[in-house]
Amino acid sequence: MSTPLRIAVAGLGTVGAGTLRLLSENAEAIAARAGRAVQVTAVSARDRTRDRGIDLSGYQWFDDPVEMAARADADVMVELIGGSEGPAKEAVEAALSAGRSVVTANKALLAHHGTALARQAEGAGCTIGYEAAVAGGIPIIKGLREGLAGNRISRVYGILNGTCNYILTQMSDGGGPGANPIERQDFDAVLAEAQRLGYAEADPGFDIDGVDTAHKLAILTALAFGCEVDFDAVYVEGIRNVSALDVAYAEELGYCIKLLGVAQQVNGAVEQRVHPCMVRKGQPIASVDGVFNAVVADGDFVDTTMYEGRGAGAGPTASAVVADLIDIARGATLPVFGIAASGLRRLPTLPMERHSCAYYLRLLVLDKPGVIADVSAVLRDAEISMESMLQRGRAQGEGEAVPVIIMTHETTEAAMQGALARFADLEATLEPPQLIRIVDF
Ligand SMILES: NC(=O)C1=CN([C@@H]2O[C@H](COP(=O)(O)OP(=O)(O)OC[C@H]3O[C@@H](n4cnc5c(N)ncnc54)[C@H](O)[C@@H]3O)[C@@H](O)[C@H]2O)C=CC1
Ligand SMILES: N[C@@H](CC=O)C(=O)O
Ligand code: NA
Repeated sequence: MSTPLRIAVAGLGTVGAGTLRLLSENAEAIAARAGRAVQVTAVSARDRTRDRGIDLSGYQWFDDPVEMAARADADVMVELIGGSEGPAKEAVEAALSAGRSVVTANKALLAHHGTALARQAEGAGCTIGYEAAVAGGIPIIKGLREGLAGNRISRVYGILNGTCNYILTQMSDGGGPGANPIERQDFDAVLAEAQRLGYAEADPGFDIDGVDTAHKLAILTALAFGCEVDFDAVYVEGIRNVSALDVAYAEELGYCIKLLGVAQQVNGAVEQRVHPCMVRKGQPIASVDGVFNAVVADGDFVDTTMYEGRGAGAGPTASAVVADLIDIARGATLPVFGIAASGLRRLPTLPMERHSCAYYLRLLVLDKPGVIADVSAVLRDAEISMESMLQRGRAQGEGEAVPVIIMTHETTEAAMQGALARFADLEATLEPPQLIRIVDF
């Protein structure tokens, strides 16, 4: 067998420790597939003394991951620290400058600097493996870059954040047999559980505010459409305002709520958006629950394809990291985003105001005569047609608050934003309306 592939690992948290465990437990199978051993030679983390249940004594220790990236006795640097700036970015740049390929799980870094780093890597004859950065253990980077390489991709979308999908699932009846719907006040408890399970980002705001999904979507967009990574072009809304009431109404109406990232080409422009969606039950993506992710890609020859698996956690993410290492050990140096980085196009962005779809609206209004007529008038004036309206029961007394649920027919985002502003002006409207877009796929 040929000489081992020597790797230096920066970051020994959930993913780093998982990667070391996988490399050790499956060493024989990995070596057989890679054609040579994959051997850790150096490691770096913030705390040398922390008990991770792994013996680090055989590895060279570096306090500074940037120094390790530049000087370690290694062929590949594995970056599992996280963050779009600071030590993660500096370490990746240092490794590429030293002519070492990089494997990373860091979607924030690639969303912000993916194009520049791909250029640096390809200029140095290296590559960047980032299977772990998008949809955890699902081989979606490989799927798009290799499996669908012959197709023109028109749309890619999916559930890209395990933490949010876990929270939304727990908030619905789908939390498992006998599970109780979790009330709004328990949102923090569900999030804490996702953190304990190693799913959440260091700052979980990145998960629940949709930023992590947007990072992953920006990467998928570049790969699917052969364009530069443009995180700033992604429209982003998270799940912070989704309430148990919305989840319950969605169920009653035959939907479930999912945080989706959607990228599509529309007349030469690219639309990238992340927001909670009402997905009709029975759609394949509606039954993807818990920490699972799913990605759907539409190609002109292959038609629709869907990929599903665990999107977060030590094992699935380590699985993706190690797959990239095996590719590099085999000598594969594919262009980072599927075509040479110098050829990535800059495509125009389709602004969110131009998006059109049907909407779910939840208003909290005073229960008094004339309110429904006022609400209907706002929609009429905005030329939005209503598909249905739901008001359950009555408040305890006239003048008290009741939720009103409206499902609209398809309309534009611009018309809907105009209507929302008018609703806010109505005397009987007690809080800003909740809006969730209904998807038809
Ligand atoms: N946890 C998950 O399920 C997934 C995480 N990721 C990504 O993987 C990366 C790592 O995530 P986790 O393992 O969850 O994070 P973590 O917080 O568990 O681990 C981070 C590690 O980086 C080390 N670190 C931080 N600053 C450092 C510095 N200045 N020098 C050296 N080491 C430093 C910490 O000591 C720790 O060992 C992030 O980019 C994250 O977005 C990607 C997919 C799934
Ligand atoms: N925090 C992320 C981790 C994987 O990318 C998630 O919950 O999906
Ligand atoms: Na993946």
